[in-house]
Amino acid sequence: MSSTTPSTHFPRETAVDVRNLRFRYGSHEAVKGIDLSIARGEIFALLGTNGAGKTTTLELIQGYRVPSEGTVTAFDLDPVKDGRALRRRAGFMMQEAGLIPEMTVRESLCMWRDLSSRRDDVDATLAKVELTHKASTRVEALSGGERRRLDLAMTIWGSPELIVLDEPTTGLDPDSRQTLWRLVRNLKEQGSTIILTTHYLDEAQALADSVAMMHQGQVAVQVEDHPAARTGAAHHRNHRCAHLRARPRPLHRFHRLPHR
Ligand SMILES: Nc1ncnc2c1ncn2[C@@H]1O[C@H](COP(=O)(O)OP(=O)(O)OP(=O)(O)O)[C@@H](O)[C@H]1O
Repeated sequence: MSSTTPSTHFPRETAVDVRNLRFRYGSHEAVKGIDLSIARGEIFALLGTNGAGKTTTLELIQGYRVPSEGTVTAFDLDPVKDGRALRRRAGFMMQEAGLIPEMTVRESLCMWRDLSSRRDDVDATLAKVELTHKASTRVEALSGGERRRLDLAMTIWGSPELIVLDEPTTGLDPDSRQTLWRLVRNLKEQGSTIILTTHYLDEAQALADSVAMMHQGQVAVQVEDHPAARTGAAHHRNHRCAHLRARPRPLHRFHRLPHR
């Protein structure tokens, strides 16, 4: 079942379009024919429990996996065939970042700069993720939240138009989550389109303009953009997910919805 609230007041420019997307790991179908439409400039949350298919969907959007069926386009590019062109415009933060424990924060970002085809400034990027004061600290001495912010620094290097974050706040304490949320909102204000996955309904409510809830490879519920979200006006921010807040439901309630 899919319940969609269509937008009628503003034109909706699509950044990422997913049609009848399916993916099988051998005989196990992890993504079972999903449709998603993600607007430019919005924060889109893909919500769901462990094993729902969120990471697989992100990997398909990034072109790391080839769909078994269906299509993905990002900025009208095919993520598999046009992977290089897409990577110039997109930053991806997966659950594990592969940072080198002995390197400092600055060294890590300098190494990233040398590997990246995108140009940016190390100090400015550290400032964006609020890690300037940790520039000389070794990665192994960072807190979980600080590590995640260093991951984010690499992801946003060169100000990509599309930012994909796989569970950016899982395992973080409330303060670290709030900091991450603030940074994600800043990235949206600067014009990026953001797709994130989360297990937390409160995170989707706090951050997202649009939400899709996945369960066992299907989209069980989808709530599209509140029209006010696209104006960029600060005074509208609290109303973005008004339709979600009006009927707050714990995550487990959604799991009882029938599948398509
Ligand atoms: N490499 C793989 N080989 C086989 N099955 C896999 C593989 N990766 C994921 N799966 C399976 O596919 C399904 C979807 O996994 P996926 O990681 O996409 O879910 P998820 O919603 O991201 O979960 P989590 O919240 O735990 O990260 C799960 O049943 C998982 O066991």
